[in-house]
Amino acid sequence: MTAQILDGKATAAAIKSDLVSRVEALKAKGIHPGLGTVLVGEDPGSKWYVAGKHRDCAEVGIASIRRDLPETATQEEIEAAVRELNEDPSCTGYIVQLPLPKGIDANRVLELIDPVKDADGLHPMNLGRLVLNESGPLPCTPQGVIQLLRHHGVEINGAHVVVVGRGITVGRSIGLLLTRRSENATVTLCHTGTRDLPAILRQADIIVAAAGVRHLVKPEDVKPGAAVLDVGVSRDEHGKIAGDVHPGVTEVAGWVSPNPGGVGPMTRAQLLVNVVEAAERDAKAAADAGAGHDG
Ligand SMILES: Nc1nc2c(c(=O)[nH]1)N[C@@H](CN(C=O)c1ccc(C(=O)N[C@@H](CCC(=O)O)C(=O)O)cc1)CN2
Repeated sequence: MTAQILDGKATAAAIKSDLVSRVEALKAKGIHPGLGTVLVGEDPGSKWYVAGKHRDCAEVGIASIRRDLPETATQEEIEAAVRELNEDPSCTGYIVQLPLPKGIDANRVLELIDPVKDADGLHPMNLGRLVLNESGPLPCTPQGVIQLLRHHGVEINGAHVVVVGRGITVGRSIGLLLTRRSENATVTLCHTGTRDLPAILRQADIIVAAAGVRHLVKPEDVKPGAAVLDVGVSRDEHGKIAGDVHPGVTEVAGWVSPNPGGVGPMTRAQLLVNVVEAAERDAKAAADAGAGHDG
């Protein structure tokens, strides 16, 4: 068997194309969405991802605002950049690129983001909304994974999804999304402390590998026909990138997301969706308030 490809590039392009007209409609109502980014330091991966986010904004007509700080930035300087974006009316949503340099308290920074402008869905209030199943911005990579599966017609309803990795951007929240009634999956969250990971992986209908460990998921760990999503990225000592999924998995799985070209572009597309949806919520609130005055 050779797996079918979960094409994140093409799916993200379709999402972005839909957003162009929604952004135009917002602008016609006088609402101009603007995405801000806070990037601290010189990590080549983070710089690349942030540059990609600004390219995406240009593609769909969203304004973009950058706050780039040096590796030596202090907690106070990073928090000041966050406060500035909270106050900036041209910035309707923003993200703080993770990870932050060692010694910086990332949770304190995330907690300072105005929850209304939280384009990543990582503010504790928005994570709480997710727990309560209330509407709000959704964490970009988890929602990107779901959209990628849906777009390709992979059955999530009733599926056993095994997630590997417990990081804040993927592992911690993806189970909350996948176990909503609308998705109806059963989720097992594995991590470095999990005993006999291969035995658990072999039970999965869908694997989400987000551990950042090169080729962690091997062909013999995959049930024939399963869908395997490669989220993790690691670099060797020469800077060469590898995913969490061994290339041989394509011979066993039913579906595989390439890396690059799979979940990464979907993460970026979902960020734009969050910015546009927040602006649409604003537009609706303004319209409702106007109707209230008239009546
Ligand atoms: N504040 C956040 N920080 C981080 C997040 C996040 O969702 N919010 N996720 C990751 C990084 N990330 C987004 O920021 C991200 C990762 C990968 C890609 C992407 O498009 N990758 C390309 C390959 C690019 C390359 O060659 O390196 C692909 O997969 O095709 C976009 C965004 C951690 N930080």
